[in-house]
Amino acid sequence: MTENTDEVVNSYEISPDKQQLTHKVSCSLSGETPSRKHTQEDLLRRHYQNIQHIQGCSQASAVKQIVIPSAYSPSTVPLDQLRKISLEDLKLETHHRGSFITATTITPAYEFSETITIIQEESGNVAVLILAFHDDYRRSSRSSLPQNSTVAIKEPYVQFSEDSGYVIRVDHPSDIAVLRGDDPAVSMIMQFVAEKKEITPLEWKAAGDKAYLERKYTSAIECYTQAIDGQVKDESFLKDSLRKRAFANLTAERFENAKQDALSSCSGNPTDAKAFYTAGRAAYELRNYTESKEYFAKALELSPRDAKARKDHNRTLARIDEEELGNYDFRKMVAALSEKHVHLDHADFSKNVKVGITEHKGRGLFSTRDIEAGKIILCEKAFCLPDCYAAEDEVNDMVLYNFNNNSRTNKSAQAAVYLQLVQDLYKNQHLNSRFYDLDGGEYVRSRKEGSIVDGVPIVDAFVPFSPPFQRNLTNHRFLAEAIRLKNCFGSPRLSRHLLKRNTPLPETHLSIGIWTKAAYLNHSCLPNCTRAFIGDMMIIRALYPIPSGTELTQQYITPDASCTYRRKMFPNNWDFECSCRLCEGEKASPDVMHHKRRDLAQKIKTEVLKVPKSNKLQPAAVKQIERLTKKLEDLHEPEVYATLPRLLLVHPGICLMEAHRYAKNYVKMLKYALEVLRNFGFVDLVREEGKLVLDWETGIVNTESFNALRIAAEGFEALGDENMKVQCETAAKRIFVVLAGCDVGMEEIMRSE
Ligand SMILES: C[S@@+](CC[C@H](N)C(=O)[O-])C[C@H]1O[C@@H](n2cnc3c(N)ncnc32)[C@H](O)[C@@H]1O
Repeated sequence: MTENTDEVVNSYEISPDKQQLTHKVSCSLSGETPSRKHTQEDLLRRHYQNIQHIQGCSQASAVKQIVIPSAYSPSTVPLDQLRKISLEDLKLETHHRGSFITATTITPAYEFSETITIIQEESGNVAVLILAFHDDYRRSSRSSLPQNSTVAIKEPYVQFSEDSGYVIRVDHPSDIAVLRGDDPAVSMIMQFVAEKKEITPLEWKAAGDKAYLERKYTSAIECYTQAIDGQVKDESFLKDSLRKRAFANLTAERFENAKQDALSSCSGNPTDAKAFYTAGRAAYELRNYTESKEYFAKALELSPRDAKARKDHNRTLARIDEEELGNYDFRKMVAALSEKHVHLDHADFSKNVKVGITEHKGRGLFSTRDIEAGKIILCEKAFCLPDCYAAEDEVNDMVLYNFNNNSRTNKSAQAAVYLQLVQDLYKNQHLNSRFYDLDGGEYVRSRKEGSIVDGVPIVDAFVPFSPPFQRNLTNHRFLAEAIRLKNCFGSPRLSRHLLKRNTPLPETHLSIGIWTKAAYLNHSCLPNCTRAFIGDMMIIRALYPIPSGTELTQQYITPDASCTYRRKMFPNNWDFECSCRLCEGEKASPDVMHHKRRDLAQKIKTEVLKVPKSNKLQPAAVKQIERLTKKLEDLHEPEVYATLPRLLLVHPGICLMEAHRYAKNYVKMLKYALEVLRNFGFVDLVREEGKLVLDWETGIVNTESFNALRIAAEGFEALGDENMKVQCETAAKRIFVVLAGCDVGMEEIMRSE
């Protein structure tokens, strides 16, 4: 926090540099008893001062600093197997394995970069507690840790703090159990415990109803559970409580439990319609559409006039159609997408792919049938995609620091996707295996990730490295982060927007997400399929005919990246060296030539950048760029590049194509449009008069090759060659569908300037 309100320093918003320094001090004091000279009054005064400070900060100046500290493993031991210890037993920089502490929160929580509160145990001792996992970064008004909550912290981790002597830090959501102080169930238990009274099942059920009305769904579930467990004889009471718990589970998004409860509440009479409806809704949310259809059908059998069940039944049939046949109503899908609504309600179509083992790239995705050019290979809903679209250079409200590899990212979307992942994995147990199966690089796993202890899934796990990896210890991140880094995709709201020649800036903004099926696709610089986005749906289509059993590949980075850049990026970001036809082919050119070309390309870029964006290139500048471009072309050895893309020539070509278009010099405009296509690898384009030959297996398909084809069509038209114009347009439309994901809006973009 940079802002200083009334000269008060917010001691909870420490800069990452200082945090790292404090961490060093903490490590040097490892195992020592912390200083306890800070009184309860001190801690409370500072806490309330910090709360006041953050409330006084303007939104615009507030930047959340999310820190991923040195990795450590979460507790995997059930609470009842841990020994209770006191705050007085805690030692610095120690993970108190085998133990737990319990205490009450005595202040409202400070909530910004981290959630911070003061806890007090029975003996009266107090301490600062930090929840660093961000209970719910999308949270609205509800505090994640209200005052008077009872907390149990498993195997607590203690760090040195200059401010308070020590702090207890919880990084894994599964390491803390919270009985919320604002919960009717908790208050009731506390009251009954105080009065030493027995709580009857009826009272539990009534408390459940109250909690439900107050939207305390977790609490309602707990109360109904107590009612159900305490009442075995009265069948109708039991069924009614189960039905209510089913609905509370559905509202709390615990879909598996909701389904089980709903089905268990059925008693074989017409009132079961509601239970089947709840089961249908839960199965729908779990994306088990065939099952969901059966439940809705049963609900309709019992209550044929139920309009809601009818509507949901029909909706489920549409999902089954998508899942089985890949039949998507893309027009509806695009229409449903608005600024605020990127999460669409659609099924995955994945029948054309399966995960298999490749020779050198670990696992990969393979086609299960012959796929025609342009057809859908995979259509997948995001596993996790924060609605957090921003420009590359936009000032963001979240910064993510990773102390394990000393990295820092200013992109809100990256921080948001990490935070959301941790939350989603915790809340949606049925999704865990899908995520944890993904490639996390060298991260050594405990194989306990996602398993359930104390009723909650263990999020993340970090195991000390075996000797061969020990030297790389500092290079490792928490598992969720390790998987995120290797498997995330940048995505626009709507890929079609990127195909406009002068796309308005907001439409180019990207968010970052995870698609767990597409994540098995390996990279090739000359891939056989490409992805597009409509909201959170990723649509992968074949670039050319793909026989059954073929490994499917896609581009990980921008398709026009130079050889020198690619050689750096792949090992750095994904730990591999690419061996595609282009990368292997370019090895035949010596490094010195690659560097010469790179430097000259940079020089051309500098020349281009000299001209302000709004101004057209003057003839002298065009001549100079043409001269340099020719020189760059000559630096490409024909024996190496005869059939390969020459990516460094692409951008000078685009620049010259645009300059001649502006000057209405159609001959030269066409020349450079065809050059752009050639340099993307579509070699030998016009082999015979009147015939455009595009070799889709050698050429790179992207927005620039799409635009080059459109401009080539324009050029042929201006020169009176209608036949070639039509062929270029047809090819551009073929590219449009794979790059936009569908043909919706194609004519408009084809006609646009
Ligand atoms: C998103 S994952 C792809 C699936 C992964 N192969 C797996 O087994 O789960 C990315 C990782 O796959 C491997 N990979 C992807 N493309 C590759 C390529 N062209 N050559 C070698 N390894 C590749 C790298 O290890 C990379 O970090």
